[in-house]
Amino acid sequence: MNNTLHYTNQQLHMESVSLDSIAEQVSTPFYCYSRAVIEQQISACKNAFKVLDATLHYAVKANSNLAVLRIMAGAGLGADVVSAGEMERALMAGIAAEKIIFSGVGKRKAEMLAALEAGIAQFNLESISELKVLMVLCEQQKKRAGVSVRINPDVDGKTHRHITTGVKGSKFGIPMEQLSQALGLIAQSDHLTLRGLAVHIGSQIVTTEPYRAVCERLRDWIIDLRGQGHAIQHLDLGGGFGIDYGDGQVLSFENVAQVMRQALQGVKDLKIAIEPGRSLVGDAGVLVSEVIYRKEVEPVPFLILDAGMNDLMRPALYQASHSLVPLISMERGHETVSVVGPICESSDSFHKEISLPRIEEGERIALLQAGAYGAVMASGYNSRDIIPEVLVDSGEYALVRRRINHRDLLELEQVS
Ligand SMILES: Cc1ncc(COP(=O)(O)O)c(C=O)c1O
Ligand SMILES: N[C@@H](CCCC[NH3+])C(=O)O
Repeated sequence: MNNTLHYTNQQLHMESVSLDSIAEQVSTPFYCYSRAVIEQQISACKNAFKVLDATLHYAVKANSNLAVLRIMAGAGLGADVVSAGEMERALMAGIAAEKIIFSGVGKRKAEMLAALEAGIAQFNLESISELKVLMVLCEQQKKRAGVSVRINPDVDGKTHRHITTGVKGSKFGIPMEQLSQALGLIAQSDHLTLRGLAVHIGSQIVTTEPYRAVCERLRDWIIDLRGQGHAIQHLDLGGGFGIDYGDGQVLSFENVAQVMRQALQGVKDLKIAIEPGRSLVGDAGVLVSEVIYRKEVEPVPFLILDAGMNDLMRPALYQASHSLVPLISMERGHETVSVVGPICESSDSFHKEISLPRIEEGERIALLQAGAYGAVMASGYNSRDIIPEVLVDSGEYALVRRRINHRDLLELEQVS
């Protein structure tokens, strides 16, 4: 459990706020985040990466709630965005354009134009085609853009196959064979300023080895490229630092920063950037849900929640496991149950045959580690509401996104 979660009078609290009392107000299911945990993670990350003198660019995709982005802005972080929508949110939250990096394999012209207009720091280019489009847009707009080439380093992040991004054959980054063509085009352009290289090898990486491997390769490539006259001044190492989903596997900021520093030793005058997402917000969030039914069947009963895969997609998509705790803690006997959602999909399952204290119908539970890739990936599948988000801050809670009622969505379909 994150360190602001605790039982007081047998009720689960985030700081001094009982999650049951929030549930009475906003009704389940809902996401609840702790500002204190986000701030702790930010400072742990900042401290660890001092050894690299790195700048931090929060990966907005992990949790793009404006309240969360404002915390990032307040702590002085920049942002890594993958759409004009994320950029707009980051700017609205007060993150300066000069601290924004635009990543992604499919940036549209209109999005690049918006980013040029805003004056962001850097485009991480992911294909030769995209590079050429940006070049033309800059010429037309008479603007200069800072660019880094995101390369595909062919390093396996050793994570779930759906979230590994740095291996050969992955759609991300420019393959090494095309790097000199990309750098040549940038060098010829009067509108693109080369900043350096970028990588991001995947997400929920729990060992330092892939980072060592990628940094060692980068060290050699940078020395080589500089020798050829390319002014590589920036290196963006991406994010991907894994958190503990209850199995004890986690990557510490210190360990990964030290490994990167060692592997990059000897490369002078290099400005390092990192793009952490999950590691800053994952542990700060819980998803609170009610057990609607107990279905007493063999071999084990089902607990049917009012939260489903449309609210938290990670278990269905990546067979991910989120720790589950009851909101009321009493001395109760344990039983083996399966915990599922109400959606008409067999993959709408949170836990298969786990041992839990007996939980009755109408009682509530919390799924932990839900601050990253939770609310942002929610949908209205099965014509359900998109659930609210709440932020606990200094012993108070505030609704930071209201429920999007399925009728709100229905209204959007009344177009002639
Ligand atoms: C380019 C880029 N940077 C940063 C991140 C953040 O990753 P994580 O949330 O695993 O730290 C991602 C997502 O995997 C990404 O695609
Ligand atoms: N959505 C994924 C992470 C993807 C990271 C983005 N490249 C997850 O929940 O684990």
